[in-house]
Amino acid sequence: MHDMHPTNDPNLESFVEVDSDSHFPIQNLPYGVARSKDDGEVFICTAIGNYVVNLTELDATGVFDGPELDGKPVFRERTLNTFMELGRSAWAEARSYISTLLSADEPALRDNQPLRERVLTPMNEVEMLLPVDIGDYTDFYSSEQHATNVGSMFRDPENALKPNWKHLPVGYHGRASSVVISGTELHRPQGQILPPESDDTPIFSECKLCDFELEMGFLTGPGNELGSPISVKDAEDHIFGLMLVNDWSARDIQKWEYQPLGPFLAKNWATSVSPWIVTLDALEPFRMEGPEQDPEPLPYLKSEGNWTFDINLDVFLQSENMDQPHKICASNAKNLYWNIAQQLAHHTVTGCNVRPGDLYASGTISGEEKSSYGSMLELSWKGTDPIELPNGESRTFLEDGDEVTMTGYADTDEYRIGFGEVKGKILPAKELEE
Ligand SMILES: O=C(O)/C=C/C(=O)CC(=O)CC(=O)O
Ligand SMILES: [Ca+2]
Ligand SMILES: [Mg+2]
Repeated sequence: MHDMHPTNDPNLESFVEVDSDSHFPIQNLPYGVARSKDDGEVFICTAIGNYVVNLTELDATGVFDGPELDGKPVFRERTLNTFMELGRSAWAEARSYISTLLSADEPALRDNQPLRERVLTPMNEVEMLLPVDIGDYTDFYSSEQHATNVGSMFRDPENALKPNWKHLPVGYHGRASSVVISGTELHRPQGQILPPESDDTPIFSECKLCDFELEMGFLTGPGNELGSPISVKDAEDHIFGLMLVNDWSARDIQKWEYQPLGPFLAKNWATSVSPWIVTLDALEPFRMEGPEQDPEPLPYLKSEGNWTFDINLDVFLQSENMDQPHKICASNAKNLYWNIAQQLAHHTVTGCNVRPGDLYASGTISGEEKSSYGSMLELSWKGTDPIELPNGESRTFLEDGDEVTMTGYADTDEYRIGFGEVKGKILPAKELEE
């Protein structure tokens, strides 16, 4: 089903120098939106080595003149939504043009000094913005280890997974308005929590059990009409790419509010995403067979092809008293039971329509080892087993001033396809006005 495309050729090189551990070799070509720190210009871009490549500027020179993109100024916008709506053949055409333009043996950009200066900007001279106007955000719960851990802690260790869990990808509708770009600082949320001595009378308080969740998200392209489900088989045509997601969570607010309808305020205060969307095309070499699914899913959820991705995912924590981030979790996207094709098919099977730029997060991605648990809740086992930091501090949940950084990358012997990082810092709660 998936031929090796020349844009993934490990021997392909760019005229722009790329370090061997860079997340952005010519085989990646992720999409983002940047703002120049110099003149404030906002533009759609890709990344190569330590540079962003201004696609808005390139588009204006008329280089995107193939059958899918000609006459469609999709790169002259401030978000990627219109480009995402065009669909897979347009995405492939753009990737192939950009790959050629950046390759070492193509003179068009390489030898045009004035154009190169307009198009290539060092990453430290731009600020990355939210690349997509996200209309809807859904969060799944698709890691078996995570669901088992949380079910054991919050409910019953003997029946950690609810009876539905292996029959459908459980999820909830999240809050798109508070999806923020990496680097956004967040105030600790406040709300109703139960004091330790009470089972049924809440107090108003700042969140004391503030947490992150290590997740990957996918974004949809064209989308479907209301009433017309997207099948597992057609998912490929609708999934534009993946990004890193941190689904910040207030565990004490969650524990009191979530029954019977699921997370509400515990998770609506912020969800942070990485600036780069890595395309399915770039991830092609990292697709692998998924876990065996037993019981066998119903026919509409039966997966075809390889939809599991081998992507290393790391989480780092840095307190205000530390001078560098410390790794507290090493997981992998392959630790997901339900895959993104199944998630999309399930989401739309009722006829629910999805739109270009909608975001679907995987759910916390925990592996079997304790060191691969994707949240503080699990790493500190509900606060009973603190995480020791190298400067002598310890943590059960996040404290004010803590900064969480997640990174993700897939490796071959020849190159690395990375997502960059998603970072966020917890600031003290805001005082409520009387
Ligand atoms: O099982 C629960 O009660 C709660 C689970 C979560 O908080 C996880 C959630 O948001 C979905 C996920 O990230 O896997
Ligand atoms: Ca989550
Ligand atoms: Mg959230």
